[in-house]
Amino acid sequence: MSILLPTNLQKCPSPSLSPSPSPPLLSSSPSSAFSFLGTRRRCLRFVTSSVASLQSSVAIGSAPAPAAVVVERDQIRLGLPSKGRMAADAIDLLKDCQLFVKQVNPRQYVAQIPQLPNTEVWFQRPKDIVRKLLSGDLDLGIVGLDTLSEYGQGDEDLIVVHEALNFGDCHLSIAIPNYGIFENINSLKELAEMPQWSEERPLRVATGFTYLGPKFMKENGIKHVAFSTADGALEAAPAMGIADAILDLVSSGTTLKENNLKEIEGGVVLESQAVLVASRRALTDRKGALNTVHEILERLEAHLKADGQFTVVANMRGNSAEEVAERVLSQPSLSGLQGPTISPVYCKQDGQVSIDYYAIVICVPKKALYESVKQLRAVGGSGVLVSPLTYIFDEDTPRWGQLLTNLKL
Ligand SMILES: Nc1ncnc2c1ncn2[C@@H]1O[C@H](COP(=O)(O)OP(=O)(O)OP(=O)(O)O)[C@@H](O)[C@H]1O
Ligand SMILES: O=P(O)(O)OC[C@H]1O[C@H](OP(=O)(O)OP(=O)(O)O)[C@H](O)[C@@H]1O
Ligand SMILES: [Mg+2]
Repeated sequence: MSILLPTNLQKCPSPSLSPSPSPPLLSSSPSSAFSFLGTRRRCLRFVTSSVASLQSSVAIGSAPAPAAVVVERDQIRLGLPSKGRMAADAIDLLKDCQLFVKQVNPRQYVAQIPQLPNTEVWFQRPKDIVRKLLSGDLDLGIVGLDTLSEYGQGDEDLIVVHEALNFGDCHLSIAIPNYGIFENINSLKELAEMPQWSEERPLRVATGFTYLGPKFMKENGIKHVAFSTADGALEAAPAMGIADAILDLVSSGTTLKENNLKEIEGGVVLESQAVLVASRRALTDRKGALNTVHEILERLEAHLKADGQFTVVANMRGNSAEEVAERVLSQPSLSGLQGPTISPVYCKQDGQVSIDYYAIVICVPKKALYESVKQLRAVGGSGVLVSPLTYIFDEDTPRWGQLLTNLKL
């Protein structure tokens, strides 16, 4: 069943927020991690009006939910997707950063990361991670930007700490049938200008994104539009006559193609991938939260920066390190991160130590590997060794600086 929402509805229907911290989910959970769940619970203060407005949006046809509270606790809480396509990738990413999530079994919703002793992991559905960040029940989370934007609704308490975790890539896009009255419609402008749409008979769009959808249409000046919502298989809606268009996530494009739908120019609402998000209140008010986010961020940046690079080592004949450096730097793809590292190779011949070769070490973007190898050979490089890079720890972590600025620290 779909719910028809008025065009101007800016909020999404969703289950009520939990007004207070949830009780322990498992009685067998390690006691050390749950000391906060005992009698030391204490309400600190009510949260901001944006949460209240989110609650008012969810309370369609029911009493408004009570305001959420922030509770004092010792552990920092990181929310990870409990299931679905983001779950395994989030854990794998942390593992690649040497942060090992210890989950006893897939139905256990709490876990620990031994490398971050003051932090516990809570597995939740992605949309609930966002809701719980807003309600103060989580401090950090990994979710898709689409979910964050839809359920976070631009709330200033939500800070994107790392915006490109390199998985969960997709985009939120409008799609229409590639047949019938839409056959020659290829842009949002053309779609909006079709004579078929009026106040009485608006363009009907099926979507799960009932906040971002109306917002996008409004921003693009599209007036005669009505949204309906469903939980999945939206691509069937046009053929079933339920909707004229859909607004849904696309990655490979296969589902659209298989259902005779097409994307249109100007119809992309959002480019999305997994992000690390934090609650501003948690970072400023909760002891240890900033340290935890710093450590996670350093590891993420070092890993993700290295992930796109190879280390390339080659030998090069030359009279001096400077002369070799000049040759290497004459090639556009060989400058490395800061410049090539060049070291003498000491050879022993007839009892004499001589330097005829220099070893050069550079980091090369994976995409540019072959081009770089060709350039190295062109300036006399031989014996080229290529190995993957695991981490690049820079002098500083750029996103950490940005975070501190954002927090006015
Ligand atoms: N092709 C895709 N379709 C949908 N989501 C994708 C796709 N590619 C990447 N994603 C990411 O995965 C997330 C969806 O994951 P998943 O389907 O497991 O969760 P969900 O649909 O939000 O949860 P649930 O099905 O429990 O309501 C999206 O929010 C998006 O960030
Ligand atoms: O571009 P593609 O690679 O084909 O992926 C897009 C499809 O994947 C998602 O559906 P999902 O598999 O989550 O099923 P659902 O729509 O029933 O939730 C999304 O809602 C699209 O339908
Ligand atoms: Mg899904």
